[in-house]
Parts: sequence; structure tokens; C-alpha cells
Amino acid sequence: MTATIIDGKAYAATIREKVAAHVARLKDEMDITPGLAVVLVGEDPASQVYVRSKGRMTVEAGMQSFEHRLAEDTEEQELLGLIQHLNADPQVHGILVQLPLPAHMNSDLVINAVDPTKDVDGFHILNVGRVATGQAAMVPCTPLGCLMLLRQQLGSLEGKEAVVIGRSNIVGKPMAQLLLGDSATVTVAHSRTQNLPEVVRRADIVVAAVGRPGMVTGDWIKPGATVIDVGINRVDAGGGKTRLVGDCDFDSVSEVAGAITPVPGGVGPMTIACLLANTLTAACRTHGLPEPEGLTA
Ligand SMILES: Nc1nc(=O)c2c([nH]1)NC[C@@H]1CN(c3ccc(C(=O)N[C@@H](CCC(=O)O)C(=O)O)cc3)C=[N+]21
Repeated sequence: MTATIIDGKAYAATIREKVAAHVARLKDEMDITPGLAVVLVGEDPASQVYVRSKGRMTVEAGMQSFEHRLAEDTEEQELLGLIQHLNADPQVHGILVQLPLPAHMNSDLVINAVDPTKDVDGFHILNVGRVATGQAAMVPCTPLGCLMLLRQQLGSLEGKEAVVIGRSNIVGKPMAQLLLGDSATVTVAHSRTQNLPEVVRRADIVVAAVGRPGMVTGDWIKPGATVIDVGINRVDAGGGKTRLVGDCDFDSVSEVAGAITPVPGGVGPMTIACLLANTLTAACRTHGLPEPEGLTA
């Protein structure tokens, strides 16, 4: 069997179009332009690329983009001051502080300093609790994007066996909560899980979010399963070049799976589309306006 390739890039483009159409109406009818502030501390080249493409897509969706670049050695207090300023700025509806932060900063403290209504990453502890209890939240972008792809591919997730590989606060844990919210039966596996391949072989839905290139191979996969590959790993491609690969060994997994997301072109573009969707949702909530449909969990 050869798996269907789930075209995250194309689906993300449709999400961004929906966002743009709603933003255009907000501007016309309400004179409101949603705004997203992205804060980057340090000079990590990969992070700079993401920040640039986020900024470009924000503007393409008709929203305002504010970028703040701080030096690697910025004091935590200065970053907290900037966050207070953005919290108070009515033009800013969403705030994203790019992670990871430099080692001298307390990430939990910084994340929890963001106004939860502007926390478009969904990392504030209040939003974590709201997602866990099924209340209206800001939902983390990558898991939200994965959920959208799964719903699109499978329709209902009810009663399906889902195995999430990875237990991070930014992907694995919130992904598990969202799958539960859609009535899947959820296992969260990780690096210490015993008989990991055997556990994964039970799954109708596999979400791989471990950050290890090619770790999940075809023999781990139940025939026909839907596989969402969250990994974005840059590996040596020889000749001084690099390429992006996922956490799944694409060639062998796609021989067994029913459907699989590619890397690049799968989850990554959905993450950015969901960031724009969350910014729009935040703007609507702030102004007491109806939320866009199909863009939240
Ligand atoms: N607070 C915070 N929120 C984030 O959401 C966040 C972050 N920090 N830190 C860094 C990671 C990384 N990240 C990506 C998003 C999209 C692509 C993406 O669209 N990738 C393309 C490929 C891009 C390329 O070719 O380099 C793809 O997968 O097709 C990648 C990576 C969001 N992050």
C-alpha cells in the first residue's frame, strides 16, 4: 500500500484565505485590524527565517505585523517590560515570544507574563488549563494544525486509537488533550516508553513529535493508519547542503500508512496558518465579536 500524502501546505493556504476574508470584513465593517507582535531574542538563524515568514504571511492576511528583536544578552526584566507594553497596546491582539529563549531567562515566567487573551501560542498556564478542561482557549498552533489535518482526513476521530509520541508542553501534551476532546482513545508515549514500536502499532492515528530524524519506521505502523509527522529536523544532505526531514522515515512509513504528512509541506505550514487564525480569534474575542467558524478547536 502507498499512503495518501496529506498536503498541509495546500490546506494551510485555504485556512489563510479564510482568515484573510474574515479580516477584510473586520476592517470594512468594524474598522478593526488584527495585529500580531512577534518577539525574537537572540540571533538563531533558523528562528529568524520563521519570524520572517510569519511576518510576511501576517501582512498577506491583511493583519498588522510588529517585530521586536532583542539581543541575546538582553536582561529578563527588559523582555518583561516589552511584554507589559504589548499587553497594554490596543493595536496588538496576539503576542508570540519565539522559543527557545536564551538560557539565562525563565521561560515559564516570560510565557505567563503574556496577557492570556493575547497568548496566540496557547502556552500561558491559563490557556493550558482551559484546553485541558474543554473551555474556550487559545489553542497551541502546532497541535491545532494537526487536529485540523486529522479532522479533514478522517472526519470523526471518535473512538480511534491515537498514539502521540512525545510529551512536550508545546506539542505532545496539548495534542493529547485535543485528541481526547474529539473522543479519541489517547496514549502519550515518549523516550522511556517500553516496547515503543509495539505501542505505536496499535494506533489508528500516530502523531510523531520527538525531534529525532527518521525514528518512526514502517514496521511500527498499523496498515492504513494516519500518520502526522511534526518533526522538522535539519540534516546533512552531503556536499555542504542540508535538508529537512521529519521524525518518520517517510519512505518506509508511506509503504504501510493510509495517509501521511510530508516534511516539509505538512504540519509546518499549518502551524503558521493557525497562528494567524488565533490572532484573528483573539481580536474577535477582545472586541466581543463573533468568532470565525472552523478556525478554533
Ligand atoms: N513561541 C514559539 N511558537 C512557535 O510556533 C515556534 C517557536 N516559538 N519557535 C520555533 C518553532 C518552529 N516553528 C515552525 C513553524 C513553521 C515551520 C514551517 O512552516 N516549515 C516549513 C519549511 C520551512 C523551511 O523550508 O525551512 C515546512 O515544514 O514545510 C517551521 C517551524 C514554530 N515555532
